[in-house]
Amino acid sequence: MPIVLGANQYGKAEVRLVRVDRATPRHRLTDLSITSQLRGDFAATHLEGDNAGVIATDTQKNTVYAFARDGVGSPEAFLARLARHFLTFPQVTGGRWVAEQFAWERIGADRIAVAAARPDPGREAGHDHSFVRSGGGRRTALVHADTSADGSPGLAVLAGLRDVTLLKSTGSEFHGFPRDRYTTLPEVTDRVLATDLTAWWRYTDEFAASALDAGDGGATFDVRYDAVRSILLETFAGLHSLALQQTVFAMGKAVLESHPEIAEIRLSCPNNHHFLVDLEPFDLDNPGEVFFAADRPYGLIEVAVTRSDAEPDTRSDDGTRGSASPAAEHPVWATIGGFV
Ligand SMILES: O=c1[nH]c(=O)c2[nH]c(=O)[nH]c2[nH]1
Repeated sequence: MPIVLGANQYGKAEVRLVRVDRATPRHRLTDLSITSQLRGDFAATHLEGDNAGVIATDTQKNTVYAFARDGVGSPEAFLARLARHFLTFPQVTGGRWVAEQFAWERIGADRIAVAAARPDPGREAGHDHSFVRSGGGRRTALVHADTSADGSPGLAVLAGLRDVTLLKSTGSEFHGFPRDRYTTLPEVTDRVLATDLTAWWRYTDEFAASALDAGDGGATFDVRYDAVRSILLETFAGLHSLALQQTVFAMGKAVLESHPEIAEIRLSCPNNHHFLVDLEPFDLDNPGEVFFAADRPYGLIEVAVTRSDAEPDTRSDDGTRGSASPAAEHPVWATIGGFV
């Protein structure tokens, strides 16, 4: 049986780019980790070691730094610039460009008392050129291109966040699940609910195209990111949870309800179990105050939320996908690696 080359992509992973905007003495920092991967006519290098068409991964890395000289803008817009550039090579028919952004805060920005007493109250809080890296997870962006079918350079633009650690100390229950001989979990009407939220949402093609053409460095993506992050967190906080599944779906639904420019969203949430410690051996009660925070194993709840008027999913006919939604799976999801 002949052996053939299957799907392939290549590029430079996790290019660390820090850009300091020195336009004013109040510097601005952009800190990104960027991955560039190309797809296309690269059979010759895989089959024969003929590198005539190979855009070296080192060149891809250098392109990231060279483009950053003109400014970065939003991660979505920067990735789209890279995508459009690499798509001008005839051997490149598509690719995948991913960014993770590390957030930095100005040192002293949280000193409210000092800010109030400052002689110049119009001045923004925090140091002009000294920063502390923020916790609270990372912003992510992804641009996907595939021109192989029709030659069209349409870009799918996704945004997201990862590892945003959330916890609510009450307002969460879990009961009513079936019991069999292996079930030991007690039913609870008050528990700690904690997770590390990862989410990806895909903008509609129309919105992505107009936002990328706006000429503002993709500022509208920044506005959307802040709004979606707030909605996700506020829904987690506000919903009295009967299951993490319910919470995760509600978070995605709230985003789609308030953002028509978002076509779909996927969320992945570990259930970071907090077990009540039995203090009875020490003659102590424990009314929901002392917990053991386990790191593994953890529940893992993953949900795609789509609009019911989306295209029908031809691949769900065999009934194997277990999905309640008839929505089509956009090809970009296959490139994400994992559920999100
Ligand atoms: O919110 C939850 N969903 C589950 O499916 C589950 N299973 C479990 O053991 N604990 C929980 N919690």
